[in-house]
Amino acid sequence: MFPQRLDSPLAYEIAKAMMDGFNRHYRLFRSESARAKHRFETADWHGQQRAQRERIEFYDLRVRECSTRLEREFKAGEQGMDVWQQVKLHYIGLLVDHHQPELAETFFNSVTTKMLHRSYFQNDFIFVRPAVSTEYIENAEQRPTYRAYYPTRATLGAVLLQLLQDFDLQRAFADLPRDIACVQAALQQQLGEVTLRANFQIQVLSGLFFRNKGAYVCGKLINGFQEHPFALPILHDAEGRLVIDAALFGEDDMLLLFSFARAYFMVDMEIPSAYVQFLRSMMPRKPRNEIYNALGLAKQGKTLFYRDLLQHQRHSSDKFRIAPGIKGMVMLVFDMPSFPYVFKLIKDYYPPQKDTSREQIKAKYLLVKQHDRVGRMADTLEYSGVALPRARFDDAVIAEIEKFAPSQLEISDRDADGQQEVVIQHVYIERRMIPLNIYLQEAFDAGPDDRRARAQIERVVLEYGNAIKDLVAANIFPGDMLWKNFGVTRHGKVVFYDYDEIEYLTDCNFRKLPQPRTEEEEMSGEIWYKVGPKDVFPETFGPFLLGNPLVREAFMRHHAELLEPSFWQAHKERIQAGYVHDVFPYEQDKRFNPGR
Ligand SMILES: Nc1ncnc2c1ncn2[C@@H]1O[C@H](COP(=O)(O)OP(=O)(O)OP(=O)(O)O)[C@@H](O)[C@H]1O
Repeated sequence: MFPQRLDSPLAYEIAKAMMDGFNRHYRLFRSESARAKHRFETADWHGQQRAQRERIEFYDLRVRECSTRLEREFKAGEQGMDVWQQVKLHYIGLLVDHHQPELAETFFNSVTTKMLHRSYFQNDFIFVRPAVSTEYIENAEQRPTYRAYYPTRATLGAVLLQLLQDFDLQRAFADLPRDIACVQAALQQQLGEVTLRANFQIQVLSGLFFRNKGAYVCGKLINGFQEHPFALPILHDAEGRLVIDAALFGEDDMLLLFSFARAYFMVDMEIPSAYVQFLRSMMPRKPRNEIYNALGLAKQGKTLFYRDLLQHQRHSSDKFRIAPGIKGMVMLVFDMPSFPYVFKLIKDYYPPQKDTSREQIKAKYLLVKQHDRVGRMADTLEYSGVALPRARFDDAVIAEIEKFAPSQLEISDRDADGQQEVVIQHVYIERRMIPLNIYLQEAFDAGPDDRRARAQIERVVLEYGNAIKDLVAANIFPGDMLWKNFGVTRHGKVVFYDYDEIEYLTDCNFRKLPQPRTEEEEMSGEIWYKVGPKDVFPETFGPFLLGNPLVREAFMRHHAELLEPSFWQAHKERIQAGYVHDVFPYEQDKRFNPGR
């Protein structure tokens, strides 16, 4: 297989053009991310959201651009295997000393799979695993990946001040010494009365993390063998001056900040793998694919996820099964018990009350991907042509797909290794959660006298209402608010995952139920009033949601306003007036001054 000689000048030209294509992509991606700082400084919130949305499209545009060029200039798709093998080797050569080799390899995979027929590139041409290491890549630029500061207890305040000033934010703080004093107190509390060791230091990533109306300093405090990850959110106060809003500590706070249910950060990074490595040291349990995703490098996230999935298959023996819970009407959902994700296919057939189509459902999922997910909507990875071993499927799953989504299924020995494979045309993959109906049922089963179960119901109903309120503030009407459409995460957060009926709040009409005018209307079991396609009657939510008395009691105590049309209408009007809501990826009690 390995070519003995690199004797094709054309192969070099193709590799070079491919590399130019990637470099252009990363340059554009990076400068868009870098501009987030200016948008933050000038409070351009709509611009920030637009850029977050548009940046998602960059990758596919550049892949298309590059394959068109390769086709036009080199007829690359028609070249033989010998040329393509040399292209790959030249490309590897060009990656030596490159600062984003792992992303460039993925770009190579995207372009080649787009240009070459599947049977042609079976794993010989693409990078099935990295060929070039990302370890110890150094930055020749002025700005290193992270900066280290060496305070003593006496100089901690002054050092923190310097650390903040080094970010060179072009907007005044309301009172930086006041904020620094709060951070200092929080750091000291975190450290406790321990002896400061020789290596005592603070390391911070040199790029700020921007998202929505916030900027975040991310770093860690190191003392001896102890490491304390932290993040400092910087916001604008009511007068538009900067404030440090909180000091977040520990892996759990970081995981909430970097959650899969939030929009991607904008960070100006020369060496993304070094950022990932640093962030991984702050959150050792978070898979690298999710960290790449959180940084907006979604394609790399997808690549790594797929490699993780294949590796998991090799080191496990359980089977894909129908996901626990109430089956979806439009989505067919399966999972593998040992793997914490679910796989969701759009069905070919759904009941008549679901007046939708594959295209419309895909558009809703895309809407969610591009929207700020405010910690309340699960992110999805979208794949086409996923091949999984047939032997690893329960027959019930195959029967279900054959019945409801036959257009999505092919069973064949595609890679000619003697094993049957299930090839799924199109699938969304997302983090598995505990469906809220199952979570509640477990508490109901424990009985009303069980204090823990009652507390569990109270907490999760409160969380459920908060989830809806966060979605509302972000201009999302979930459509179908039944318990089964929400999941509970490892951190006890309630997250929405059923997107087929989602709408922008600003597109909905929130109406009061009309009063019946005649006895006939009053007694009618049917809906006697006219209902437009975007009409919503919040007063009707109760009967669907609040059958259980414990649930009802908790809901009415915390969230009765969700049953009032005026609540929804007021939010709609605020959003229409251009207001961009603050989203806090941490609890209010973590804020230094919640009233600010
Ligand atoms: N992320 C997830 N984690 C765990 N279970 C999930 C997840 N997503 C979906 N499920 C399970 O699959 C079922 C169907 O999923 P989903 O609600 O997305 O489908 P749907 O067809 O849109 O539903 P509906 O019929 O309400 O429109 C859920 O009720 C739940 O039991």
